[in-house]
Amino acid sequence: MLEVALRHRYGRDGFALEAAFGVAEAGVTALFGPSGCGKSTILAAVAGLLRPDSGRVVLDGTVLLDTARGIALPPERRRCGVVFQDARLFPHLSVAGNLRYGQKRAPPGATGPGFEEVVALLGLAALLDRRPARLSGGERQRVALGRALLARPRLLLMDEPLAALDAGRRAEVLPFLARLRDAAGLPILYVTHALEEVDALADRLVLLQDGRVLAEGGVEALTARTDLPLAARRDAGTLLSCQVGGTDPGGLTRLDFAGGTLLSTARPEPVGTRLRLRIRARDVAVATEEPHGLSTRNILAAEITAISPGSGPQEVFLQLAIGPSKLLARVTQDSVSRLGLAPGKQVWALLKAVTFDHLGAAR
Ligand SMILES: Nc1ncnc2c1ncn2[C@@H]1O[C@H](COP(=O)(O)OP(=O)(O)OP(=O)(O)O)[C@@H](O)[C@H]1O
Repeated sequence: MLEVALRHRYGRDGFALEAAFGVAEAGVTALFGPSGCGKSTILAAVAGLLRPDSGRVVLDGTVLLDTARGIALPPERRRCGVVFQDARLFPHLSVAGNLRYGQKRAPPGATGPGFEEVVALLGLAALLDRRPARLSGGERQRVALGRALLARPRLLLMDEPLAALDAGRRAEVLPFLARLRDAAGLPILYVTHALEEVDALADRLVLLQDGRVLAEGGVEALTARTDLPLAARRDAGTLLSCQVGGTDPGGLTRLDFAGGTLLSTARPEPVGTRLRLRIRARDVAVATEEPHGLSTRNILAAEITAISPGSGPQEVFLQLAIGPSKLLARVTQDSVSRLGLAPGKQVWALLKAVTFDHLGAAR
């Protein structure tokens, strides 16, 4: 359990932060928001690298910072493992040497995964003798993650750990981050402005804007809201947890979710694999009668639960319930009038099988 409440201003007229949020359990809490909204400032204050004007940070009952009581533990006593954009490895030490450095920083008696376990978790066995200069950017980040984990922290802080990597390397490191999240059993505060990282990793979101917390909560619930800046993005949509159910006779992958099944052209994964899909609102259409003779493979019975303004003057969001699952559909105001769409109305939600390209591993 992490509780954070911070106030800080850079200079007399500079950026002002006033943010409070809680991180209840193990798993990834993403601090998400546009550039300059205060994400890194928060992380630095939690790590002890920045002394805020006032605030309180409590981790599992240990007060790390309480300006009212004059408490500010130095970074090395906070038991926070920090991973930055650049790996910051020691260039003169091998991968094994860098990992051992982390291990030496673990306080006596602290529990956590051992050297071999971390090496296996992050796929570092073949790299142990190499110096950082001979590693790719993605490999360096994996070593940095390992070094942070071996210091047996109680909290992992990650400041855009994938931002310096190209798309290929990001895709290579993401699954390792997901494995670390599942294996470490630690709360992870993860700063990012990349939605694909939120989709793949985050359990909870703290949405920031101009130094304030706009909303916090479970990532699936927040992506279904239409009153947040998330809804204004072109890729706005809900996240849906699914499980691979097999392959249909036409060769499409069956993805079972609470409320139904979707067919997808996404590459087949073993049956039982848990995935998280981003169903973009602009990819969802609705029909008031069950359509026939359509190429669209996914035609799901749904109920309209809410209609709210969209990001453009002609657009609205329909919130759709398919069993216990929620989807958003972005449609025109004209369609709402023409089809008589209203909350409570039964409709058919239409999703093409080729639309699901954001497949993140779910828990
Ligand atoms: N040392 C500093 N002195 C003055 N202003 C600063 C300082 N550090 C950051 N700022 C300002 O504070 C604001 C928040 O910065 P911060 O780095 O926390 O944002 P961020 O959300 O992490 O941004 P990004 O996604 O671009 O990294 C920005 O407007 C930034 O210019």
